[in-house]
Amino acid sequence: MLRFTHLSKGYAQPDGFLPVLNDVSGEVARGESVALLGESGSGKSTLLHLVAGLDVPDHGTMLLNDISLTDASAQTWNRLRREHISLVFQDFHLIPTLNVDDNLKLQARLAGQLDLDFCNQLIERLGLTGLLHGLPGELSGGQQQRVAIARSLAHRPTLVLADEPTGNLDEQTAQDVMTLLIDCVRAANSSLLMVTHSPAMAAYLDRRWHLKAGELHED
Ligand SMILES: Nc1ncnc2c1ncn2[C@@H]1O[C@H](COP(=O)(O)OP(=O)(O)OP(=O)(O)O)[C@@H](O)[C@H]1O
Repeated sequence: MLRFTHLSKGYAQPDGFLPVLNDVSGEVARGESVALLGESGSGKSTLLHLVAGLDVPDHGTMLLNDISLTDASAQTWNRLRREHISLVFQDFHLIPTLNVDDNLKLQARLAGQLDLDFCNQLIERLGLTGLLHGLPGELSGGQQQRVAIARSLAHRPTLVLADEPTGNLDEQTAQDVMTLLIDCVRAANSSLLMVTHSPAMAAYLDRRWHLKAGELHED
């Protein structure tokens, strides 16, 4: 479970301080999926980065499974990112020199949580069986994102953070990938927080949050 309370974040810019998040609070239950919508510049990536530990809030608290993210040491963050938090990016971020099989097992191996039965289930669900021995560069965008989804879920993380995961895909492929992402997130019993510009993609998720003028509103 993820819970953040009274989070504020702003940036020093040449023309003064820019407040981006103003006292936002929210909660995502285990197994739940939440879309994060908002206009460009509204702070979607900022919020995702705070939860991923890529940036620090000015104020507020964040908890993941009762572990405080706000006071976490670098060592705790390393463990959280390896074992409990996965990231899925718009541009896949697969390792070009590793084959598909090694790419998709990488995070589970690093976490010491490789469950071959669950991996095989993901491979089948995501239609990757015939692709395991190829390199990422030989795959289409949709295929690469399916490998990235398998990699993010193979160790059943608590939380998957996705930043526009279908942003580089055509409309039909985006719909296919989104259906598979939701299906696999449910199979792993992970929670999903996904940034998107697309109301159509957000509709696949359980809940929708909107960021506007620094505030977070739910549909
Ligand atoms: N490191 C930074 N330093 C200064 N300003 C920043 C920094 N990161 C983000 N900002 C500013 O904070 C605001 C929110 O940015 P953010 O990337 O979170 O928005 P977003 O909703 O994800 O936008 P988009 O949909 O265009 O990706 C923007 O005005 C941006 O310029």
